Amino acid sequence: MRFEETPLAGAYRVWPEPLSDERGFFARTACTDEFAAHGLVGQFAQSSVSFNARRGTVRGMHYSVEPHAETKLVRCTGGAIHDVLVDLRPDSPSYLKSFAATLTQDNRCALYIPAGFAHGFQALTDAAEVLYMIDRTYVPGSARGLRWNDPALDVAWPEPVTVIADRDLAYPDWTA
Ligand SMILES: Cc1cn([C@H]2C[C@H](O)[C@@H](COP(=O)(O)OP(=O)(O)O[C@H]3O[C@@H](C)C(=O)[C@@H](O)[C@H]3O)O2)c(=O)[nH]c1=O
Repeated sequence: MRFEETPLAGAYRVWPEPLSDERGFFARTACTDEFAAHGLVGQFAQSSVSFNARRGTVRGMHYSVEPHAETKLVRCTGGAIHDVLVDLRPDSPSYLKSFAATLTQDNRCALYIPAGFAHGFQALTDAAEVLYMIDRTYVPGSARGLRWNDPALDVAWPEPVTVIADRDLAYPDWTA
């Protein structure tokens, strides 16, 4: 795997390095040792899939608070998404900065999202499927959100929003 730094401290693009032969290829997508060698969490307690029927669907921005703050590895296994991170760690040099990447079934790029970041995405195709690996079990009471169009964020969404949960529309403006 190739770990590519993003402008947000501790967040990475993780690229598979395919080993090809006449059958196709084989590529590692997660590895405890390789992640540890980069100082990253590499053990995952849960894996979940998110299916998004309609292009333009937005989910997020979501985060979880301690002691249940999640580290996530996110990839797109069907179609394409615009994936967005926001650093919510007050002591971070990239506090409140955002980063976005296009993840597709073809580029197979993953985003490594440390605890303390908000995460969301917009489906760029119908039937966009997202695969999560998460380092700890889900605790609903620890889930929090940031509104997709919060004025405190410098997040630009590439397409009109077609579908979004009422809960995601209702988050109040971010206050530090
Ligand atoms: C996130 C999650 C949800 N659920 C349940 C709760 C609910 O009944 C149903 C749908 O949950 P949500 O509406 O929260 O799903 P969703 O809005 O897709 O939530 C996800 O959004 C993206 C942006 C993330 O980063 C994820 O970590 C997660 O927060 O699934 C679980 O059982 N386990 C989980 O880990």
